[in-house]
Amino acid sequence: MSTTSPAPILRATDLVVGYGGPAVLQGIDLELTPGAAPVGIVGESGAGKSTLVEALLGRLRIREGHVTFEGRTVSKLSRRDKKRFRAAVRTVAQNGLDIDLRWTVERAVTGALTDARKAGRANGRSVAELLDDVALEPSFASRTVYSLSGGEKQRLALALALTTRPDVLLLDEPLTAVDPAMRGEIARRLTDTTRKLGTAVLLVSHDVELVGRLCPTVHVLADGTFVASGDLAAVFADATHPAVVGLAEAAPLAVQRFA
Ligand SMILES: Nc1ncnc2c1ncn2[C@@H]1O[C@H](COP(=O)(O)OP(=O)(O)OP(=O)(O)O)[C@@H](O)[C@H]1O
Repeated sequence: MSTTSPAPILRATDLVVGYGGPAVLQGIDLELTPGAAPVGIVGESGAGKSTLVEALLGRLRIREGHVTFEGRTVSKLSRRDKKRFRAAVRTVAQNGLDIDLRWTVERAVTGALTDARKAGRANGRSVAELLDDVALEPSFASRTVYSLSGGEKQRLALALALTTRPDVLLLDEPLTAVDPAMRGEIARRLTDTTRKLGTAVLLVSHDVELVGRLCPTVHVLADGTFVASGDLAAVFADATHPAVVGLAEAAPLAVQRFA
């Protein structure tokens, strides 16, 4: 009996991207597949992690190579497909909350769920379940967004991104304002939910330990390319590139855990 594995939904092939000067990314290949385990990206500040996320979202001009969504080049999507792409591929960045701060959390989530239903992408989860996905107590529903701490706002941004049952979630440092213990708990819940929803997750973070724990495949980005890829134990065991050595030196606890 033959089994067919799902095809990647978002794919970068031999990607070269820059901002006018020298290329920031060179020859990047990356595949994100619904139902597959989360993929992690780590790298020093300025390595090009956010640039990669922006390129995957179709927000940057591609110099060479392609980014494709369901096999079609993102920069050439029709208006209709672009709308689908925007609902299917969601991102949460460090300061990713773009809503009226006077709203209550409940209003924000209910509004997002209504929009998702209209777009035919409701995920069947209630406001309470979505808050629980990001470890926010039910009592947060009546709080105004304005009154939330930075970390709580980041958690709300994640809950809002989940409302559309995204096929792909691109997380660029999504939990920087959350303390490390809670970060692990939220990431665990988020991984459970995205697994249930079949959402492909890309996790970009400085927190090497967190990325290693959640992502069986981790890419180390340096000098615009992936200089090492694999599970973190293998990456550290075979640390020859200075960027990987530097990463290991900067995260001794992660090395201990994954060695
Ligand atoms: N809009 C822009 N215009 C010109 N150069 C940019 C722009 N955005 C980023 N860069 C440059 O591209 C390179 C990669 O930046 P990027 O933000 O992708 O790195 P990063 O790995 O996400 O860094 P960090 O971890 O500090 O967020 C850096 O040299 C940066 O200065």
